Amino acid sequence: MTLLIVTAVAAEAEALSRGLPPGADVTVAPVGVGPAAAAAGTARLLALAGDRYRAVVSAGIGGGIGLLPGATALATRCVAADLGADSPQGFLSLDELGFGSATAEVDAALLAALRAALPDAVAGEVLTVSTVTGTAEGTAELLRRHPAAVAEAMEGHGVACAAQGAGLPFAELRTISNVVGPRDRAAWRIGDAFAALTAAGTALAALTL
Ligand SMILES: O=C(O)c1cccc(C(=O)CC[C@H]2O[C@@H](n3cnc4c(=O)[nH]cnc43)[C@H](O)[C@@H]2O)c1
Repeated sequence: MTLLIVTAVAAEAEALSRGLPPGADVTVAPVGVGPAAAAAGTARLLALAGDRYRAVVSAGIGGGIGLLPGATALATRCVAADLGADSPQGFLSLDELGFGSATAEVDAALLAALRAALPDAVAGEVLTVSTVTGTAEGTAELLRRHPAAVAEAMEGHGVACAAQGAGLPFAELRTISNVVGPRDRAAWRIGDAFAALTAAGTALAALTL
């Protein structure tokens, strides 16, 4: 059975695929930017595939929280950080509103296999946001609400919902292209993040699940 790796954009899928050895039992597919596109795209792939896939990994570049460009983060859980309600008293999460949980757990066995395959990767919470954090105030608020976060990206929670809806193990991997903080596009190190994605592709292809 095949491992499904979903990325947001084609360039991420290509970087990851460069690390795959010939004949790797892995499908890499771009499904779109943001949690809604990622959930819909992943759910569509899973529905079309019958029982072909054994696990789903959301992978791509991301913003580092305490991690520098080129580093690799593995999610211990995915938190939909902006899913909730604003209020004069501050942000209220889905949990606080009583509508369920904004946290998607990752599969413990899949995470353990990823940690063994990528020993330099840092494990921690990965946040899913619909808007890239880009101010000092926004960053401070995010860190206050999520002190255990190591990275921010835009798809993980959506992919998790699709994978878990299909009853498949889920994990998220992010290679760091930029530091979360006041927006400075010129400081993004896409090449470093893509090189780490290529190395992650090699490690993912060797997983035995
Ligand atoms: O500009 C480029 O050359 C380029 C090449 C490939 C991909 C991109 C993207 O911007 C991909 C969007 C993707 O990146 C994730 N991401 C990266 N950094 C952050 C961040 O600080 N906060 C949230 N998301 C981030 C995200 O998952 C997007 O889907 C550009």
